[in-house]
Amino acid sequence: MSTVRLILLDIEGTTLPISFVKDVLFPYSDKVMPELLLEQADNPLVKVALADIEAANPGCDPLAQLHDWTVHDEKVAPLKSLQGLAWKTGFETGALKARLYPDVAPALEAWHKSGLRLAVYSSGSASAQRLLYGYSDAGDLTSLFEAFYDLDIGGKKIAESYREIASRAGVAPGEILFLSDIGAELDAAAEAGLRTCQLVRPEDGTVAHQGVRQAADFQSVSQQFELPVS
Ligand SMILES: CSCCC(=O)C(=O)COP(=O)(O)O
Ligand SMILES: [Mg+2]
Repeated sequence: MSTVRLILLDIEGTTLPISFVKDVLFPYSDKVMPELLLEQADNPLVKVALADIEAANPGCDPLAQLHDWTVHDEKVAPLKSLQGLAWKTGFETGALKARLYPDVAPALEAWHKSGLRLAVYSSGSASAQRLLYGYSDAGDLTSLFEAFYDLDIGGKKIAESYREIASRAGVAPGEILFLSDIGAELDAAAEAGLRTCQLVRPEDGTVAHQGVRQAADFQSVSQQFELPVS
């Protein structure tokens, strides 16, 4: 079996609890969204997102559409882009701080120190990913990661997205270990030739997916894949 050279990490349900996203991040962005759309109407990111919302649902009320997508946790680019903008002020002012699972930062530091390459692949926008790891309860961890991939690369349940990440990283798919809580994402990554492990976090009540390795935390990931431990 090939050596793992790069570890690709999902966020929600993998490095931080789903409850932090649902109970802290989503209510925060929902609350500040009306003001954001007014104050940043000239921001090109806002203009593109509003055009995408109109294209997805012509004639809709953008705020109502964004709220509906949030309630249903839809992983759609205009919502993810605007949420990233909304959370920026929250993280920068200290109103928000990412609550990582306690096993995450020690493992990331040990893996990075040993020369393993680390990258993020999340539905959250790349700028939101940087905020989250920049303002975490374990400090600023952004320098541990070489890349932050989001939905711009393609959907997380599509094998081609993982082929593209492998190609951009210049690593053979079989040398990448993808960690996620979602079975369909792990299946797509495996189809592209990546090695995979499902994080089955008790706090998140993750349902174990058939035919894939499972770990309750990053220490277990290290043991199963013979990676350095913290
Ligand atoms: C910076 S990610 C914040 C959480 C989020 O919005 C999200 O959609 C997470 O999705 P993931 O692909 O990491 O499960
Ligand atoms: Mg996830």
